[in-house]
Amino acid sequence: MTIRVAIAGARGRMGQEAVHTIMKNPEMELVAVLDYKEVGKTLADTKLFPQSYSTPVFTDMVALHKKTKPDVLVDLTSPESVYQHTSQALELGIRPVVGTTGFSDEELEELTKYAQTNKVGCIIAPNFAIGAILMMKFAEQAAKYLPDIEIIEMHHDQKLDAPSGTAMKTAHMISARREMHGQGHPKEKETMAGARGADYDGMRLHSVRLPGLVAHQQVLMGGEGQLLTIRHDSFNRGSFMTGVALSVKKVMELEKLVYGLENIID
Ligand SMILES: NC(=O)C1=CN([C@@H]2O[C@H](COP(=O)(O)OP(=O)(O)OC[C@H]3O[C@@H](n4cnc5c(N)ncnc54)[C@H](O)[C@@H]3O)[C@@H](O)[C@H]2O)C=CC1
Ligand SMILES: O=C(O)C1=N[C@H](C(=O)O)C[C@H](O)C1
Repeated sequence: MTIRVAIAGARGRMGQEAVHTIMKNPEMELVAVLDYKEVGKTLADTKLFPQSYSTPVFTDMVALHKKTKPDVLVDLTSPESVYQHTSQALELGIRPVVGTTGFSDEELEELTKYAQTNKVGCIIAPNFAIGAILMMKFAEQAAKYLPDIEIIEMHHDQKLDAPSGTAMKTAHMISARREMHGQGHPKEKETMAGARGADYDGMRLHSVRLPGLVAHQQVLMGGEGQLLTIRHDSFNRGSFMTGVALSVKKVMELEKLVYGLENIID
């Protein structure tokens, strides 16, 4: 069976890569894209894609659903729109595969309950790159032995959210494994606000934004006389595409929400 896929955010950095990925996949068909403004009737009209890309563009998910009946919605938009897109897709019975970051813990909880109650598959993947998933898993394992941890994430300067979804997910995974743990000197004091970064259960998260970067993260784990650095670099957005295609296939087998690709890879 061919999987009918819709993409929200198709004109973006990730969205454009995802369009080509789905177009090239013989098991999938790109049946629609969702935009928030009129950009033409088809993908080709946006001038970002070849003339042969005749996929229709919609600005309303209900109309998109009615006309094209997608199985899956891949969301690569922005932190402001992702919650609304995901909940609307779930209500319509379209399985969301979400790469967009910026969910609050409460939103994740609500979507998890909704997907479970209504038995609709959903994948929320803060990072689709296999190397990044391994970085998170290795850091989670190492935290048992080296619980003093600081995370430094580094991204291009057009990124809207900080800390990154990957840094949040890494902290979340580590936190579930280690005891509540104070770090640094108990009397330490910031003489400039933000100098010690964000605090996630005692772990410090630092966000770097610079032109030239794509997506990079280091997990620093310190112990007596030693430092373990676990680092991952995405040098281009092709690094995320195997994970996008895998998620589109896997979500078809799910009847609940899965948060993080570490839960679906063997
Ligand atoms: N999970 C992962 O592996 C990755 C996730 N991301 C995340 O994906 C998201 C998109 O990243 P980029 O492609 O770099 O951003 P971008 O800004 O290049 O693209 C976002 C696109 O979404 C469109 N958009 C915004 N609001 C919309 C709405 N309401 N409806 C439809 N389209 C809308 C914009 O017009 C734009 O074309 C970000 O949240 C980013 O953090 C980025 C890279 C990898
Ligand atoms: O905005 C990005 O570019 C990325 N966003 C995701 C995140 O917030 O972790 C994934 C990757 O780091 C690229």
